[in-house]
Amino acid sequence: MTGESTPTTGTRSVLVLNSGSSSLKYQLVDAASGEALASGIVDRVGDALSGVKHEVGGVKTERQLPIADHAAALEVVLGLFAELGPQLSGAGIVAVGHRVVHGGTRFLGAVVVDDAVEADIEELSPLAPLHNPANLTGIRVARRLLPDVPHVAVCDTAFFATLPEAASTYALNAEVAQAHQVRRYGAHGTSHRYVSTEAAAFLGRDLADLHQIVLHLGNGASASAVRGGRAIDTSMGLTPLEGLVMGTRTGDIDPAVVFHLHRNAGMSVDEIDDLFNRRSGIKGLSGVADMRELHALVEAGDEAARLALDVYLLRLKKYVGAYHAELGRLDVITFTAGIGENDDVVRAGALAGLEEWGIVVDPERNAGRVKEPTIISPDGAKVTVLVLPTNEELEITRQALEVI
Ligand SMILES: Nc1ncnc2c1ncn2[C@@H]1O[C@H](COP(=O)(O)OP(=O)(O)O)[C@@H](O)[C@H]1O
Ligand SMILES: CC(=O)OP(=O)(O)O
Ligand SMILES: [Mg+2]
Repeated sequence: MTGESTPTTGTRSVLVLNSGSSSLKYQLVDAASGEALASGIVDRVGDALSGVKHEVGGVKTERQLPIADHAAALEVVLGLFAELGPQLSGAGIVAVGHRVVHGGTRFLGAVVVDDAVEADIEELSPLAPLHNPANLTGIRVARRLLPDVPHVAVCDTAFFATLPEAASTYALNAEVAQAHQVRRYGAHGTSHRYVSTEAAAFLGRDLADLHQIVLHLGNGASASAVRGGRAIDTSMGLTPLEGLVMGTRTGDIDPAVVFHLHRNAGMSVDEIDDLFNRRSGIKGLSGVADMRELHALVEAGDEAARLALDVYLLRLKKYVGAYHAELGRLDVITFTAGIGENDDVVRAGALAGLEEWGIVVDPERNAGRVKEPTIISPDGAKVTVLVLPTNEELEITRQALEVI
């Protein structure tokens, strides 16, 4: 891959890199149509064996190999692109879009990356320890390999920059909070923005009138309440640790657990940070972080795995209830991301028992994996329950094209 930027075919495209905590996703997006010219994913990054899937022009490549971290994942991806050399240089890359999880109070919209922006993203790394370092690796490697095109950072936090103050403020001593910028920033905002907008379009409803809950359930997971296209609450906080139960993260937990483990179990703050972010959640309860593996254990009768799934579903239901209350009226609940799109057991389990509220999942409509927007509630239900595949890469493309 070279710093090629001159279109040879008239195509204009944006290369988007999306580093999640457990995966690296990428798309080469046609700027005019929004279609993916090439796309792929390296998942289970850091596990004994990672999966690599790459698709270009309908031709799919799949491999399994050990990939230690996001830098190694990016090398594999760029290697795949190199194999496609002529297509890539002919694709006329006009920008590289990068997902960045934490933009703090600095990045409220898409921004063209320069050294100062890189430094700011690095400085924000303690607020997204599983993500910003991987995002930065992607930016650094890609800027080196594609030096002649603008690189644009699009932050997860941006969609939540306009949260009402009551939702973004912790009941923490105000002086301390202000001095250290301790507030709720949210994350996955690029996905919540895309999904809530597309849900309205898919249903043929006016976004301005809709009261929505979006459940982004990937390895990281978050919920948001969106009224009239604006987020009014979200489950992630200062960092992507708060809220729902995740692959390896606790989500909500009494902060006094930190004091207890420090004072009475002799754990250092760094050890507790690692424990909460990397060794808890589904993994900490069951031994496996991946939802597919959790289901396999549950089916084999593993009690710890059953409990992990029950804790996961109960937390989800609590947020649905809380956001229903905040919104007053609820029109749409949308499931998205790896688990939300693929896991009918989680979708049905999270909303079970809410029939009195007009929230019903139709077992037939819900069955299986979903590749395109699908209504899974029965006709005429008070609340429309949707599954809608997220496309952070397309949203990043749109925003990148606006600023270059
Ligand atoms: N067919 C499936 N059934 C259930 N869960 C799935 C399926 N495919 C993927 N997942 C789950 O999706 C999660 C990863 O979601 P993803 O959105 O790719 O995560 P991230 O972007 O946070 O890395 C994993 O827990 C994985 O097990
Ligand atoms: C913010 C976050 O948790 O992202 P991901 O789900 O991609 O890990
Ligand atoms: Mg993700």
